[in-house]
Amino acid sequence: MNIGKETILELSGVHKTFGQQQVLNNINLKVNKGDFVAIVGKSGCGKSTLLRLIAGLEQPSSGSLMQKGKPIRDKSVAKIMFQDGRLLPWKTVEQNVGLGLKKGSHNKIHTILDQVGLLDRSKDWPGVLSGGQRQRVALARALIHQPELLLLDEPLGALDALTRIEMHQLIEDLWKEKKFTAILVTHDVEEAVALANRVIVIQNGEISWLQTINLPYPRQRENPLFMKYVSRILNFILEKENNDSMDNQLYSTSM
Ligand SMILES: Nc1ncnc2c1ncn2[C@@H]1O[C@H](COP(=O)(O)OP(=O)(O)OP(=O)(O)O)[C@@H](O)[C@H]1O
Repeated sequence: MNIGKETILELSGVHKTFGQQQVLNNINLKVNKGDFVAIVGKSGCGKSTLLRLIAGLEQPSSGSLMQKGKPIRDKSVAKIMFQDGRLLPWKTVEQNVGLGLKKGSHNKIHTILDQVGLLDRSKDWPGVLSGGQRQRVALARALIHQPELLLLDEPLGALDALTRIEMHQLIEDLWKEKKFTAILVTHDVEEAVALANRVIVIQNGEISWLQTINLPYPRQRENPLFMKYVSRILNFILEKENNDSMDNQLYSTSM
């Protein structure tokens, strides 16, 4: 898989401990340019810690994390988006999106707001927006910097099911158009299968399963193969079956 593609992220032998607690154990992972990787696993298994390490917000206890061949701590090419969006309530939508940009970036701000469907809300305060609209603003704020790597930490976790599906389509469209690499942490296996070309399962701080999703975009939830991927990954997380029983033709694990 992905032979000849540029590696944008490489983790080798990464461990992370907090005090006495070992949270991540020997994580080895290569992500290629343009990949959409989803990280799933039970609550507390270490998903967000892994994403925070990739963002450079935490340092590993040991092991190496490289982005485009350079240590992440030197300069991260990633932008991260969180579940709560983290908008500043005293700034308008366009001011939030333009944070950190130089004056005169209006066109850029309005272009990205248009792309997320919120151009007409640019003068509004975050407090008057719905949860889904706030996450669209957060997405615009991350993407305006044209990150090569977009890190999504449960960005849709607080949204209702219909809004989530709309957001999946938006994220997919922007991923195709802007060609960034994405890493998504989610509790929702269906969301992972809807968006990712590779799904990583973490159990007890280790990568226990890697699933390539061989389905074309946009993914059709009613496709029996889609549901098969979802139930196999769920069963694996819930430890109902081990990876020896996986059908490797359908569920290839190539990295
Ligand atoms: N800064 C920290 N200090 C101490 N312990 C931490 C810290 N950050 C995370 N942990 C611990 O690391 C473990 C993994 O946390 P993490 O947030 O990575 O899990 P998660 O898989 O993202 O969980 P969830 O799905 O519930 O968000 C937890 O036991 C948590 O308490």
